[in-house]
Amino acid sequence: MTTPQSQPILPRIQSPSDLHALSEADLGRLAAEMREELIGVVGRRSAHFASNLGVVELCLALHLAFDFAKDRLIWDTGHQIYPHKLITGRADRIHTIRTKDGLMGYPNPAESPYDLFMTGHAGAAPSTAMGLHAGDIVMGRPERYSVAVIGDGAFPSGVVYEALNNAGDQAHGRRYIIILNDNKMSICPRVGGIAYYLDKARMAPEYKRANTLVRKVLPSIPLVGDQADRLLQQFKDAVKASVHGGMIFEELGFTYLGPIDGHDLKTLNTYLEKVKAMDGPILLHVLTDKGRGFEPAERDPVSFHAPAPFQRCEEGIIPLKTSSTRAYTNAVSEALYEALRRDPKVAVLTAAMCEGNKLQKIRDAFPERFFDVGICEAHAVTFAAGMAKAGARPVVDIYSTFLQRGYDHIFQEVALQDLPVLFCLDRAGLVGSDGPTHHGSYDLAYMRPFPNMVVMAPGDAKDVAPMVDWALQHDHPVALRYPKANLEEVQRDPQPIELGQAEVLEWETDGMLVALGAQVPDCLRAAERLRADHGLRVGVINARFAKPLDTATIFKALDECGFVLTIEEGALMGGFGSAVLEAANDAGRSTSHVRRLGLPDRFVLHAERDEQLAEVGLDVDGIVARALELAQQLGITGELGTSSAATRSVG
Ligand SMILES: Cc1ncc(C[n+]2csc(CCOP(=O)(O)OP(=O)(O)O)c2C)c(N)n1
Ligand SMILES: CC(=O)[C@@H](O)[C@H](O)COP(=O)(O)O
Ligand SMILES: [Mg+2]
Repeated sequence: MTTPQSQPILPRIQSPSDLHALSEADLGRLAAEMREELIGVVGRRSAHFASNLGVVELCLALHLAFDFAKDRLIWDTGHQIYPHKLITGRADRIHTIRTKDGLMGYPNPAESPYDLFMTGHAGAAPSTAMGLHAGDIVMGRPERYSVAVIGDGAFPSGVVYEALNNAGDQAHGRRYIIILNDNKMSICPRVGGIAYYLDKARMAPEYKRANTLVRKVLPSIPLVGDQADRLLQQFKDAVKASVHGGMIFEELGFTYLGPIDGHDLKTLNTYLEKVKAMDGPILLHVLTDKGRGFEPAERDPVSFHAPAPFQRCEEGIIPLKTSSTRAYTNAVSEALYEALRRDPKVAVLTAAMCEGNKLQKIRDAFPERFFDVGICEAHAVTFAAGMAKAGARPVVDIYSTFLQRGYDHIFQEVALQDLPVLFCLDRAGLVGSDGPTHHGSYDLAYMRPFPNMVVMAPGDAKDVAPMVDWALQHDHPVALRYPKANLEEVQRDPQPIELGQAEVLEWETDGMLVALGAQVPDCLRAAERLRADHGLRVGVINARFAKPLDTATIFKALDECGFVLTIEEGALMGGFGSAVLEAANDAGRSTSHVRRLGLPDRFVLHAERDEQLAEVGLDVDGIVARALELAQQLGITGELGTSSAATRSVG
């Protein structure tokens, strides 16, 4: 029975089991209503969009074919989770997605039993789904299906091939299913050999049609004996060898099905029922359109991957918020552009984040020295090591959190070999609405211990280009970290960048704020507040280097100042403050008046970046409060203060 047009369907879907009561026409209408909801989300805030539009039918078909109240479903990367959230009882809260205390923009087990992992990093789903199936078998539940949905952009990730390899010879593949969601896009158009292979696989339907045509035409050709059969077989072998999409997967022990239309519910249901009846491991190749159902996003899925908020209008869309501010990412990209122009040895690598790293201009101007390796961070690091060994100056421009994928290669192929690779760790620190899967929390802790590695961070806009230039002439590995933050500028004639040298902005002796990275301007504001409102004379040091540490300057502060507060937008464990405590302790200096401000040992959930900074006390109010608390604990009331250079203004 079909629902009257006047009655919306989506509000009736409180769980996937409600889908079974819908007619075919209702399901079509439900898909349209879900797309309307997705458009409503991006009418309010920046959110993932085109990817979600592309999986509406696939999501419905999966929940119709399987019972994920017991079967297992993992959405790789997880940015395309919104349709799944809409039909698993969260439609009424979808408007809160990516906001403080709202739904997360990725799967979140705390929200629903239908979300099994808080995913966010591409490529892991085939492994986690396989582990779930193996675990279910161990736990006596072999009948449960385990389904991983992975995009064609994520598919080249190395960990995927570890899973494919394992599936090929393990008994736990019987109900293990990979759905390859092929929309020809990563964030940019997908790259690499797998992309070409999948393109050929797309031709498989053409192959079938050609095959049918040849069979029709052959009888009319005067052939004798078995010439017709031999000719047909030769045709099939020739064409199959070039277009058969699933060969690679079949060779690895999978049953390959597809490619099929990922927007046709009937076809999806037919194939999913077929898949359920077969023994796995199975790979179902599904063709979808990124941005499906919203013409501007279909036309430009790159811009609509995670667009700024917009409203629809007759002509198309009206952007609601055009930010003209420049971010650290802009400044780094501009500095790299100049370095590429100046030095033919410089090359820039990205792992499928050309847009996020704002490298489009570099890509277009220096195509022979720009390398997008796809979502293959470990490869990017090792590839860069090879380039450095050959005498080039490679720059690995990868978000702090994604670079964690290359951890061992940073040690093994770069640091241990002492090769001059510059790591630009973008999004180092709190990233705002992407939340804990994307915060760049750990790079100070994971880079500092590596031999030969220099670890540095610009304190403001004036530091960025000089640091990039300095790093590119330093013949050893360098990690340059910077946040997803707008640039600020401290009005001064900045000290030149010198290895292991901090920059003293103000010297005072009631206390000292020693900041590594983008909190420097807020430290100046806090010092001003402490002086004006509390009579405390507190100085500010722009640390610039976490390794090597400027022990001379920092020990002077330890010796002369009532308290020392280190500030960093990174995990406290193993971070910059730890480096100060370690160095002071090793030098036999007292650290009873030293405290650290940074990211706590818990997850900072999704919210706006400003809200996150306030939550962890890394905004001006937080720095002031911590300094006052410290002064009070140590009985520092302001008499210690001596005059010093005038306060610097922050532009
Ligand atoms: C390890 C890792 N590197 C990079 C990213 C950034 N990223 C998020 S989605 C995406 C593209 C994913 O493409 P695909 O898997 O095809 O999904 P689609 O958006 O096309 O549905 C990238 C590069 C990530 N999430 N994880
Ligand atoms: C899903 C994913 O990982 C990317 O789309 C990420 O959300 C991009 O982050 P930025 O928006 O900070 O570039
Ligand atoms: Mg894709």
